[in-house]
Amino acid sequence: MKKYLIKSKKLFIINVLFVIIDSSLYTFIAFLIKDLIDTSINKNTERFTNIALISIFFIIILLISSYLREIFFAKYIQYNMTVLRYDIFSKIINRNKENFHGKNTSHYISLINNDLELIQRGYFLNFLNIIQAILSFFIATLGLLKLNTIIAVFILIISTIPIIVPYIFNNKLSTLKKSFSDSLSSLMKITKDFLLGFETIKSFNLQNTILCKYNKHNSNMEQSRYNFFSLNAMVNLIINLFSYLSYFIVLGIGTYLVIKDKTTVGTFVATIQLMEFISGPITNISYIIADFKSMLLIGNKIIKVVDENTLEDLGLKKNSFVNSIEFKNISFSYNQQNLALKNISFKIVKGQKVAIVGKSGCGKSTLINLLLKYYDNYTGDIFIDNINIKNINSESIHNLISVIHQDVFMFDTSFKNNLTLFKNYSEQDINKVINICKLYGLVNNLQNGINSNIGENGYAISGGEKQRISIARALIRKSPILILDEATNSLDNKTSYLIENSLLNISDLTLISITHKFSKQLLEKYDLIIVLKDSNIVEIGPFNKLMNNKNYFYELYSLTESKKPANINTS
Ligand SMILES: Nc1ncnc2c1ncn2[C@@H]1O[C@H](COP(=O)(O)OP(=O)(O)OP(=O)(O)O)[C@@H](O)[C@H]1O
Repeated sequence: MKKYLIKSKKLFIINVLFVIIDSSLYTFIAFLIKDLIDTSINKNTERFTNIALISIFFIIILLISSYLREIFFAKYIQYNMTVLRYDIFSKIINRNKENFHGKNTSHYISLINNDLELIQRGYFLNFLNIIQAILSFFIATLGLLKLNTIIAVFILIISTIPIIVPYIFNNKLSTLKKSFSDSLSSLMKITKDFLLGFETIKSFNLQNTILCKYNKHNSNMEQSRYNFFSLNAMVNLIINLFSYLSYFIVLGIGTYLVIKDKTTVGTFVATIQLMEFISGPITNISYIIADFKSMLLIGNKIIKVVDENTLEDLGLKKNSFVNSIEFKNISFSYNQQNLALKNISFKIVKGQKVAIVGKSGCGKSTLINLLLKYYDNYTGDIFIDNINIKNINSESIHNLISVIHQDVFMFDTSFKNNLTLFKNYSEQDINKVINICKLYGLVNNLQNGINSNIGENGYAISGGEKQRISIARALIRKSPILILDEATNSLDNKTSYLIENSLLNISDLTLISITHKFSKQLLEKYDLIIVLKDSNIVEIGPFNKLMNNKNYFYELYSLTESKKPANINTS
């Protein structure tokens, strides 16, 4: 976390310079006040006027310098927060699937919003305030020593007492702040879940149950916030007590010295003025250190994410697919207990069209997850063009392979952005995929055509339309390998047939399709059908061969056929 404090050395140095200028001017003005009072007591009008004019000049300079100091404080915070927030988000977005899902998304949202907000004030601003307090303290001490050594020594001894307070409460404050941050994160988690589950809550009439759960989390969070603030109030009380005590002691000593003619009234007033710049910073430092230290656990939480090693970026770049995809003796388990894949081997040659079939839970999507490098703790090897995918970087894999999952996500933006995924494509390319995916009807119905907003997760469009957009967004990338993971299950049979058929006719496209739909017309067009049962490949081959085998595939096919209402009219 420390590296972010001086991320921009230039801004840091400018801030320190302004703090030095500011503190020196404040100290110098205390000396002018001393002269003003002493000359007025001595009734020296001419000298009084001169000093008053010089004071006005320096006060104007001080105002300008204070203004600039605040501007550069703000600039420093703006810069550091921008860099830190970007770094956190970039680490999160570059996590692999397993790591990413290790935490609920609301944890990340809470980290980026709530925790960073605490860090902004409690870490960056406090860091600058500590520097300011230390420098003001030293410059004012020098001034004070020059004015009156006896008072200076007293002030220094008395003012340093409050500094021990934060050390006494440090651990407790830090734990309470972390518990506040954690409870906020868990409140965000259930808020997100309940809002996403709105439809389910309504249809199962769960409002009261949900409100009860929400209330529990809400009260917990507010209670932990209260716990932190109440201890903080106690710390502040003790610090203030010491500050007032030291102020009155110095007042007494100063008055005694003036009565005994050991110092002038001007010096006494200037001393009190400078004391503000000694006990003020020390009191501030006490507050700030308490606050700064209470941020450490939250800082650690953030730094864990920022310093995380993303192994994703390792491996060589691969820009083309020329030969084959091969799985060799792959076995894999998500949880070290049940095998999701058992000793899987097969080869797909460039341009081939391959269907993967099998009952729910037999491991079809897992095959794809491994090919996409979402997990790498499997035994066996996966090759693309005879290169082990563990040696190819993930970015290349995701450029070579476009995948359309069964759960489609739509961004809350225009139809066009959802199709192009914010990249630039020609109008011709966009129209071509709109055509293949039978989306022209939808585009014509949208108020602003392709520039119409389709709402949060595509609220304004149907499930089938979302699936067609997701196919279009994969096609427009022109990746040499396309994977359909039950990508047409929300489409009616005719549309589904027409789209899949168009894809089967793209000769240089390597198509891998996980499907539950057993359409004879389509399955016959696949070069290979891989049949999975209980995490194993039980059959592999073209449609006719598998049908002639009259084994497991034949059983699955016959079962689905018997449930079909009628043949698809493809004309
Ligand atoms: N992230 C995960 N963590 C733990 N187990 C998982 C995970 N994802 C899948 N599984 C389990 O692995 C097995 C294979 O799942 P997979 O998603 O590959 O099945 P599938 O054949 O694609 O099923 P479906 O046709 O229903 O989508 C299942 O038993 C499933 O419960």
